[in-house]
Amino acid sequence: MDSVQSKRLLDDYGVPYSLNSGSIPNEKNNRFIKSPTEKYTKNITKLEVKEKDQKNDNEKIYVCVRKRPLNSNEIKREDKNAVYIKENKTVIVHEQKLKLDLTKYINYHSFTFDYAFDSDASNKDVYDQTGASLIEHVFNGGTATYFCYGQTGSGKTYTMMNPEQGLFILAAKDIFSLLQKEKYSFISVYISFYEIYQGQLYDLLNNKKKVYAREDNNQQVCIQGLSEYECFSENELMSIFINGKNSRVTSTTGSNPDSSRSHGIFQVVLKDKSKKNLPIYGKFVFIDLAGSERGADRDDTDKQTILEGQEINKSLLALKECIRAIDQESKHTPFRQSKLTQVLKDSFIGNSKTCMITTISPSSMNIDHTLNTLRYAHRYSISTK
Ligand SMILES: Nc1ncnc2c1ncn2[C@@H]1O[C@H](COP(=O)(O)OP(=O)(O)OP(=O)(O)O)[C@@H](O)[C@H]1O
Repeated sequence: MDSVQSKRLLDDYGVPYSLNSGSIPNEKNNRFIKSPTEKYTKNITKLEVKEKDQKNDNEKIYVCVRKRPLNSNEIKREDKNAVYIKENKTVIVHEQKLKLDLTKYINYHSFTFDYAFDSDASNKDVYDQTGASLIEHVFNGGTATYFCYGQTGSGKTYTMMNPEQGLFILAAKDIFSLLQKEKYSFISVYISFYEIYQGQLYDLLNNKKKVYAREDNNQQVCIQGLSEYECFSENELMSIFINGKNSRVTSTTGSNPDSSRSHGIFQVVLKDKSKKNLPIYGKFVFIDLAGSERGADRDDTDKQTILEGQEINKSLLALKECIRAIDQESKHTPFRQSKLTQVLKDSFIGNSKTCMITTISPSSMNIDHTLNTLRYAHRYSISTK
C-alpha cells in the first residue's frame, strides 16, 4: 500500500508532486495550467472526402509532438522518464537542477501543441488523428505535407517511413482505397523518392542520380530529372519505396545505429489522366528529416561525419528562419537559403496543408535536446496561430 502511495505522490526524481500544488508554469505565457491526465482519444479516419470546408482550410499547419518509449539502452542505463503528456495537447518536461548547496530541484517546462501523443500511441493512432484532413485536402486538389522533426534517434523514420506502419503506407492505403470509387477514376498515382544530402538532391529511384530543384515561370518548384513511377496498388508502391529506402545514406551515431544522414522526401502525386499532359491534381509529400544534433554531443573524428552534421544543422536552421519569416509575416521568406527550404516552399504557400510531427525522447539524459526540440516546434506552432 505504501509503495503504491509513494508512486502516486512522487515523480521519477522522488520529488513530491504536492510541492507544485498540482500546477505547472507554462513556458510561453507563464500561465498556470492544471495537470490532469486524460486518456488518449482516437479519431478514426473516415474514407470519405468532404467538400472543402472553411474551418479546415484555415488550419494550414498542424503541429504535434510524439514521445517515444524509453529504449533498451536507456532502460539498461536506468534513465528516468522526464516527459509527461497531459490532455493530449501539453508536454511537460521535468528538468533536474542543482542548487548551489547541491540540493536537487526540478524546473518544470510546459508546451502546448495541436496534439501530443504519449509513448503508448501507435503509428496508426498518429495517422488516425492527423491523416484524414490531409487526405481530404489532396483529394480536393491541394498539396499535403507530413514531416517529422526531432533529435537523432527520437523516432522520425519509425513514424514516417517505417515500411510496416509508417505514415506514408497508412496514407497510401487510404489513397488507393479512395481511388476505387468511381468519382476518382480519372486519377492516376505517380511516386518519386529523393534525398537531400550535403545540399545536393539525389534520385533514390534512379541509382542516386543527381537531380536539380528549379523554379518554373509560376515560381513553382520542380525537380528536374526526377524519375516518377506510375503505381496501381499499395503493394506496388511499397516495393518501389523499399528499393529507394535501401539507397538512403545512413550511419551509426551515438544514439542511433541506423541514423538517417540525409533528408528523405517521398512524393505521391495524383494526376488527372482525363486531361492532356496529365496535370497534377493533388500531391502528398512525406519528409523524414535527418536528425538534429549538437556536434558537442558526438565523438566524431571522421571529417565526413562532421561535415554531414554541419550541413544537416544548416538546413534545419534555414527551415527555422523560414518559419520565423512566416511567423512575422515578412514580405520575404528565405526559401532559397537551403535546398531543403527550397523544395519545401510548396508546403508553406498556396493551397497547402502541413502536419509537422515533432518526435522526442522521454529520457532524463536527453533533456537539453528535448527542450531545444520543443522550443523549436513550439515556435512553429505559435507561428501558425
Ligand atoms: N514510438 C516508438 N515506439 C517504439 N520504438 C520506437 C519509436 N520511435 C522510435 N523507435 C525506435 O527507436 C530507434 C530510433 O528510431 P528512428 O531510427 O526512427 O530515429 P530517427 O529520429 O529517425 O533517428 P535519425 O535522425 O538518427 O535517423 C529505432 O530502433 C526505432 O525502432
